[in-house]
Amino acid sequence: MNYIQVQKSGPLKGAVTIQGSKNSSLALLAASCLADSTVTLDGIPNIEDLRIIRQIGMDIGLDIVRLPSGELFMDPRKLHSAVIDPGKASAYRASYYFVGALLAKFGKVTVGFPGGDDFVSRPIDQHIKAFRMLGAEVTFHNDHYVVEAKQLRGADIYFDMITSGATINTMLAAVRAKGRTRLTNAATDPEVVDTANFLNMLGARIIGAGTDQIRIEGVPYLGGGAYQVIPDRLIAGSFLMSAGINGGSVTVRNVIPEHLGSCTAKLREIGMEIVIDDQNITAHSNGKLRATRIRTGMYPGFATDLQQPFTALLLQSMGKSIVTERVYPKRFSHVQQLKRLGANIEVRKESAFIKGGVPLIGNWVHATDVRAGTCLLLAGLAAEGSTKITGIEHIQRGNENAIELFRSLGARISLEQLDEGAVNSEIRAPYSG
Ligand SMILES: CC(=O)N[C@H]1[C@@H](OP(=O)(O)OP(=O)(O)OC[C@H]2O[C@@H](n3ccc(=O)[nH]c3=O)[C@H](O)[C@@H]2O)O[C@H](CO)[C@@H](O)[C@@H]1O
Ligand SMILES: C=C(OP(=O)(O)O)C(=O)O
Repeated sequence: MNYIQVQKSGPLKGAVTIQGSKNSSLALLAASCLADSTVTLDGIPNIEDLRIIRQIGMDIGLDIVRLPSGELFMDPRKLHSAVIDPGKASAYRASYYFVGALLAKFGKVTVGFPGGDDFVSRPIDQHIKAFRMLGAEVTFHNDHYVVEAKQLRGADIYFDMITSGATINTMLAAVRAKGRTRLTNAATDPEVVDTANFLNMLGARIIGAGTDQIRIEGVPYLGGGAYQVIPDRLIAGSFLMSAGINGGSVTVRNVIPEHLGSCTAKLREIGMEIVIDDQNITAHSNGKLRATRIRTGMYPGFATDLQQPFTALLLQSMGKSIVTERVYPKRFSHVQQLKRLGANIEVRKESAFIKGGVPLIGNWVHATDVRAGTCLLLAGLAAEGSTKITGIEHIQRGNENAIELFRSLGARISLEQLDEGAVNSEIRAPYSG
């Protein structure tokens, strides 16, 4: 079994180039099925979720080839099936985008329920509501659901809450529907805008992405083309936070600073210096951080995905901090693991109460989801001795080369293997909470 070992490190210093956005890539890869010609995507990270999408691609006739240049070449002209294997669909979250992307071409899509990070409740009712309003019938079965529509028709759709996933999925379905679709209370996330820009590049007619009102005029045909995915704002944010852990200086390159507005604002609030220069952001820390409060929210609010790494930073910030999670109120499974390192942190309802400045001591911990993994990794940099993180498949689901990048900044971090014989006694505890 592999685990990541992190040892107490000095200040992180240096620069890292940020990978393409995981969440955008997952949407663009499925969206490529809508094209009637070949598509080349630049910047798609080599992550575990992509490996699963390639397997799905092989099943349904979507060729996906990594070119020597690093770009992904996709040929949707030989698509022959819209049946997505339930096991593969449930191995990651964004498999639901195959519904929106395949429905117009096939009239019927069969797909397993979405997997991905488990925050106790991640409903897809808004996706289903939107498909039904576009004229589809949806039926639920044991391990999959089926969405059918002979002809998708444009509709006025109001989302009951702001959801990036349902906004993107509905755009995908509406692009080739007959007539006009209007989305109200749409998500304004950069990943929504990126998907709309990509679809428009193929010939779609989407207006207003980035606002809460999106209009889509259905078109009968979409061409192909080349497109570059946006940088991963969530990974960029985590690296900026890493500069604060032991008082260092980290530059993230290839970012869109506007996408990180709420993150950089909070880093300044706790006492870090942030310098923005074109597509780069540098975070400096003198090691003295102040406590704060954060409340997550949909974009442009403080991203729920950055809440967990930020919590690691707040453990190093003097005073009492409060983290309130409004997007996924139960996204706190990292807290139990931080306590194993000695953190003074308690969850009550949808908030974590943190007393910063308490020394951390390395231990075995388990990453339950992708950002919990980043949180533990950051906490491990501050903890005395060594922190050993299991569940690294979650980290690999979203991060390309995390270990190498942290090491290039001076982190003492390595991938290790545990003999099967030693697995039992040493690491059982992190799982039992
Ligand atoms: C693959 C991907 O892009 N994942 C991201 C995406 O997840 P995902 O697309 O699943 O998240 P959404 O933006 O849809 O969810 C936002 C909120 O809406 C709720 N909701 C959503 C859909 C629905 O049908 N019903 C409903 O109630 C969710 O429970 C949550 O409270 O956005 C989240 C919120 O920014 C991020 O944490 C995830 O990293
Ligand atoms: C929640 C996340 O991923 P997913 O939606 O793919 O589970 C995440 O990226 O933090």
